[in-house]
Amino acid sequence: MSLVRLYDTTLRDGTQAEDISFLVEDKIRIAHKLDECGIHYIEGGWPGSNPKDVTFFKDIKKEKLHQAKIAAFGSTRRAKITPDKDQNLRTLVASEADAVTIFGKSWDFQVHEALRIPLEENLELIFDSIEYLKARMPEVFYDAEHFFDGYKSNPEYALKTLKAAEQGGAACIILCDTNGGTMPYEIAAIIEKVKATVSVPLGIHTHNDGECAVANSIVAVNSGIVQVQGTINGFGERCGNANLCSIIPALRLKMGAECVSDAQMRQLRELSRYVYELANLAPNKHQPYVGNSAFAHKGGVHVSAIQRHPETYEHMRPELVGNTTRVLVSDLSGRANILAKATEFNINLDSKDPVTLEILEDIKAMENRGYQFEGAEASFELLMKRALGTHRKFFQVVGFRVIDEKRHEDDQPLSEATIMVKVGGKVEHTAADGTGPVNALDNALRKALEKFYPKLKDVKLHDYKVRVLPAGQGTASSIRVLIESGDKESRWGTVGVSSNVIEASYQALIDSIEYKLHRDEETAGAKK
Ligand SMILES: CC(=O)SCCNC(=O)CCNC(=O)[C@H](O)C(C)(C)COP(=O)(O)OP(=O)(O)OC[C@H]1O[C@@H](n2cnc3c(N)ncnc32)[C@H](O)[C@@H]1OP(=O)(O)O
Ligand SMILES: CC(=O)C(=O)O
Repeated sequence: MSLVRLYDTTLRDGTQAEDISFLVEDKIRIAHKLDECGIHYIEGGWPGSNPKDVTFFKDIKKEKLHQAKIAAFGSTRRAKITPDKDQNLRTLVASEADAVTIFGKSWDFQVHEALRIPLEENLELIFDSIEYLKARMPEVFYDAEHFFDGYKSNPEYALKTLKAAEQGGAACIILCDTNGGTMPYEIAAIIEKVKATVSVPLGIHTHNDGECAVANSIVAVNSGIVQVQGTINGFGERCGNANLCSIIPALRLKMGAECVSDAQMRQLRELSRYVYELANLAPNKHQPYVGNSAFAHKGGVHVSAIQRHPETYEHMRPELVGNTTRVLVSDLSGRANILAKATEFNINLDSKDPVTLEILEDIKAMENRGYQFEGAEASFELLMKRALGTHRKFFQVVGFRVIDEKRHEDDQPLSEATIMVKVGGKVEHTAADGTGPVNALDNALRKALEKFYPKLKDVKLHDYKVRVLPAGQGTASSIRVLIESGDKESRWGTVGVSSNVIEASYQALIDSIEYKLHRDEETAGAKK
């Protein structure tokens, strides 16, 4: 299969998604990343829409990109004026972008309802807007908005709009599933009709309202389309656009199409996370190909099989997109999960060792009481060490007290914790306050221990999650606390469960500190 051009619209259609907005500086950074990853066209925005997008096109000219071309987006001219009087078209030319993409109406219903002009007049404005831009810009693309719906409503008219774009001089006509409701089985048949009418290269732009955006893009490529438009992580208006993080590996690995290099494809996961970060959104862990869970195996049967051969439960090698295989531990685990984790933690364990079964039974019993080890691998590693007798007790908590006090109706409550710890033969008694009782306890615990273990100063609490678990028959409900901690090197998760939120938090905090002390000791030992 020949070269498929990738056209990214994260910076334009991606920002039409609820909750997504990028500063000009963010757009420039993302453009560089897209360029490094081999994207051929980067649609930077609609300069006729707002000053920020005008600035983007001005600023990006000063940047050095390796290969990507920058495209500016806009609409066909307004009715009743000539192209040279149309402010939107003039702004597109002024953007001095490498390419320009304008959208126009393909659907008779849209011409009647949205533009409220005669059908013939719409054909004229498609034709002369493209003709005007073609004389002034290096490359002009035409987005045939609502093309598939338009074709289903009035095929003759929809095809006439494409003819007008071809006659105007469009370098590529992009068939858009603007409302995202077209089904994959409709795409191929309609593209065949289009190919019989126009000879301009074709592209595809799909939305995900029917959850078919990626599938529709793939079918379109299979039908001979040469440009695929989409966004990183599928960001976009309503339910989003076609997700390039899924389309790129599908093109390369499943369809044998040329688009980005192997090295560029290995950066895909990083690109996905970079864009989430700048959008200030948490990555979708279940995202195909690039998500944390995309190659995470939980069921014991799966884990046992992938260790014998990864292809038993993986459709491709995760490294090809910069991802990795992960093994999760839960009450759905078998011995294979425990052995895989032991290898990951550099712990020697044999499948026939009775401790393996003991650990497995412990996990199942603990998960039944509300523990969850998927987000708390550090607690699981400590559990393994305890079972194997390699766990070292760095300190002993003699006792603690937490007080929450509200001195006046209008005052914020005050939290204070006192704690007594024993390290070796020495006893340390400390107090600390905090923004809440758990924060006060964390502060007091670390204050007491930092004297003996100064590296605990580097530990930060990154996330704290509390979940009330439903009560079982005749039992009170329990509370599960999951904590994410980190230092300069890494992050780790720990868990605690109790009917008392402070006790559950305490367990997770103790595991977090013990994990850090164990890890530092092992690292120091390895360096000797
Ligand atoms: C399918 C897509 O995603 S298309 C991209 C959609 N993205 C955006 O709309 C984001 C950027 N948009 C904007 O900043 C503003 O909408 C602007 C600046 C473009 C226009 O703002 P306004 O002039 O206030 O118009 P408004 O937003 O109400 O849009 C309706 C106008 O667009 C016109 N219009 C819509 N589609 C087209 C088209 N393909 N060609 C020409 N004009 C069009 C309508 O006829 C209407 O004009 P009228 O009010 O003169 O009848
Ligand atoms: C052009 C475009 O964004 C669409 O039709 O969805």
